[in-house]
Amino acid sequence: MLDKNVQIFDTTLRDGEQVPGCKLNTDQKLVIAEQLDLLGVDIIEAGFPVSSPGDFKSVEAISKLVKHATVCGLTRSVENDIKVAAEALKYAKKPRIHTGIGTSDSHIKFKFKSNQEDILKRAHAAVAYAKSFVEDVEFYAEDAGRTDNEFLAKVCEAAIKAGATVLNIPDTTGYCLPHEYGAKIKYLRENVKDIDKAVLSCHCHNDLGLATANSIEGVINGARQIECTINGIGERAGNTALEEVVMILKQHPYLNLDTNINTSMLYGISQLVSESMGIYTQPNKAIVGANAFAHSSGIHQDGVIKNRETYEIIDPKDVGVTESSIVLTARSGRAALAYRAKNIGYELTKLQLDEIYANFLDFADKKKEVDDSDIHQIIETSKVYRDIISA
Ligand SMILES: CC(=O)SCCNC(=O)CCNC(=O)[C@H](O)C(C)(C)COP(=O)(O)OP(=O)(O)OC[C@H]1O[C@@H](n2cnc3c(N)ncnc32)[C@H](O)[C@@H]1OP(=O)(O)O
Ligand SMILES: CC(C)C(=O)C(=O)O
Repeated sequence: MLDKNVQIFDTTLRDGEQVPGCKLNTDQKLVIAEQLDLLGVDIIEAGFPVSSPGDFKSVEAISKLVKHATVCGLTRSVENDIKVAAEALKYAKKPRIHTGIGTSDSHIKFKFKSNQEDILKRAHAAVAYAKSFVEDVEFYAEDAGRTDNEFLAKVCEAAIKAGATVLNIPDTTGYCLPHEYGAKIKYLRENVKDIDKAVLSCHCHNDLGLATANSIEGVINGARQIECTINGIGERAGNTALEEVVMILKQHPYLNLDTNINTSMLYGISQLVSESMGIYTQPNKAIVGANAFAHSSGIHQDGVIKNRETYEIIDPKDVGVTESSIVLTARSGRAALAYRAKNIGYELTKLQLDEIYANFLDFADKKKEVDDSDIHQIIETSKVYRDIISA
């Protein structure tokens, strides 16, 4: 029987930091790692220790700092990578080495100029070697999304035999459709010997905009770890967004899956990552974008003012956003104008509102967004202003 808890493996500091322009120094990484630990992520992938002296130092410093989460370092199936990762992780309370190799025909043929037999041997050897340093070893089958399921099952069996505790099934190129990715996880659960000895993990990329959908299909079909990043940053089009998968599981309790994430920290940590990396978050980004809880068209605004749930499936406070916003534009109606006017001290009668609304529309047709000072000006220059202030 599978547990209902889905482990959240955050790779903002590894896959996220690989992105052009996102490089962080050790101090910046420490600030983010501390917040991720408070957020409640189960695993922090802190870096790729062999890749540079700076990354080694960061992984080592994060290992010393983190109180609750497992700290993980990435390696290739190369002995020196694994030895260096073990060294960088030696101060971690809960260290994990994440090792693996490409398993698709394309990776085997073009990257490794090798064959399936050799890849099986290298996968087994890498896990066994990592196991000589730490108990917790995660194995990734890179490009599993495009790997034939029968061969993938053999690789997973070899990794389990060598002692892998987690099997990562990455859709490295973001190619899979959700039903295909879900079927892949189901196939592995049904066909890999001793599969209960390891946790299956989803690591989905967003090249076709399907990373979140694929990760959710993965856990519905038996995976119990999702690898993700804050704001969905990561190679090319990015990774699965942490805030999206966490909120999907929270908003759909009938799935009977949950996480340990303190969701009220999501907005703050999104801002922190965006500012530290200098990567702007698109305004329409789910959960954490500037417009995720902003309403600017009259029909929606009227509904939200009457009851927030008419147009919001998430209470903004649940993700750390103080409140929804009613943005005044030429598409707004009287309800929104009356609401915003009331917020700055004007109680308008129906007749007053009608006149001010006509002036407002003239104004709003010329300006994209009408702010509080504009409302003051519109009201103060209206014919009914005297009536409003004497009321
Ligand atoms: C899908 C992912 O996100 S994987 C992680 C990607 N992240 C990174 O690559 C960042 C860190 N990488 C690095 O710092 C460097 O690439 C290093 C240190 C790992 C290697 O640097 P170099 O030795 O100069 O090799 P280079 O990067 O040019 O090429 C990669 C080599 O690793 C091999 N390789 C790639 N993946 C693996 C693997 N999982 N296991 C074993 N070997 C691998 C390639 O075949 C290639 O070997 P070759 O030179 O014999 O053909
Ligand atoms: C190294 C692995 C986990 C990866 O990042 C990928 O396959 O996308």
